[in-house]
Amino acid sequence: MKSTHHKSYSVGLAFGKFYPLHSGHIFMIEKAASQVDELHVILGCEAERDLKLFQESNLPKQPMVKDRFLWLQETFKNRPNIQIHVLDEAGIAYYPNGWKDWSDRVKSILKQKNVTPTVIFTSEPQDAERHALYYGCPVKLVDEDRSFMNISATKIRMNPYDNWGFIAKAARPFFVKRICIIGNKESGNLAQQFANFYNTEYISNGYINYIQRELNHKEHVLQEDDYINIALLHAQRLEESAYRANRYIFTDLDFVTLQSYFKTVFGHKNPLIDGLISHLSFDLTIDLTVDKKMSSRSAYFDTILEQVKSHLS
Ligand SMILES: NC(=O)c1ccc[n+]([C@@H]2O[C@H](COP(=O)([O-])OP(=O)(O)OC[C@H]3O[C@@H](n4cnc5c(N)ncnc54)[C@H](O)[C@@H]3O)[C@@H](O)[C@H]2O)c1
Repeated sequence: MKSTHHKSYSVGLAFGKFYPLHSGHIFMIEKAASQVDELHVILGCEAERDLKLFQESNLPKQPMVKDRFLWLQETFKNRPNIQIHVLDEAGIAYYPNGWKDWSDRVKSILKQKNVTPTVIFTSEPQDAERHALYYGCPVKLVDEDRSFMNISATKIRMNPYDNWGFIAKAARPFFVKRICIIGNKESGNLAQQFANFYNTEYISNGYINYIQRELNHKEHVLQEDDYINIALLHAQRLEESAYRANRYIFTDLDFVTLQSYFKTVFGHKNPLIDGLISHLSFDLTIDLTVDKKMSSRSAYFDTILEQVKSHLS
């Protein structure tokens, strides 16, 4: 039977700092999106408050507005009824003291985009009344006791690596630690071993092996272009693996080492490799060729394990 009921077009609003974006936020947004024709997600930012959140956290570096925006964009890139907007909250009294000014500012950016909300989503029951008052539309609560995704951004900021599974996939590369263990012939392939038991990604040094093999047999057979290709390929592998990694990525080639090979062969530095040194910096590089020779393979293993462990706290 054909329905005669006409359903009006619904426009939802959801808010957050997403500092950082986690699966509880994503659930809230997806659950909201499933109930409306279009959902607008407002990313609230305020420079001083955001810096303070970072200073009081155990995050390894500060997520900037652009990072938080890109995490949302990437997560919802194939969700056409979800749109992300950035709201600068500068000059407005902090939550919950500036509610009217804050909602006026939200409404003014929505007006510029011709968006009129018909329903507000939040998981904060204490906010429902004021949202309803200032936006003049109903408020729907999503998983207010957080029983489905028992996580908060505060918990992640305090303990990002113990809460890794909740961090949005799109945000993980920001937090991944890159660890390079160089020159471990006598000690086994430690980078591979560590990747194994940390249940994470190992990026092999196949290209640096190639360089060494070629240079040992036929000196200077590789051209500058070959090094650039090696560097770019290694960078690409590191970047791709960051989405799959479980907290760490292990490898046995970093760009400082590649640059030093380059300099030995060509007598000058390569600017592209310099760019990669700063763009893909390493959290820990252990060079066993310069470290004092240890007595046994197990001594290498134990010493390096201590260093790696200290990098997740
Ligand atoms: N100045 C003011 O008076 C005022 C008033 C209201 C709101 N605001 C602004 O609005 C924004 C509100 O952000 P927030 O602090 O709520 O952001 P948040 O990033 O902590 O959370 C975003 C949303 O996700 C929900 N959520 C979090 N964890 C969840 C989980 N595990 N399961 C389901 N849902 C979950 C939250 O309840 C919230 O609705 C801030 O920018 C704030 O400044 C300001």
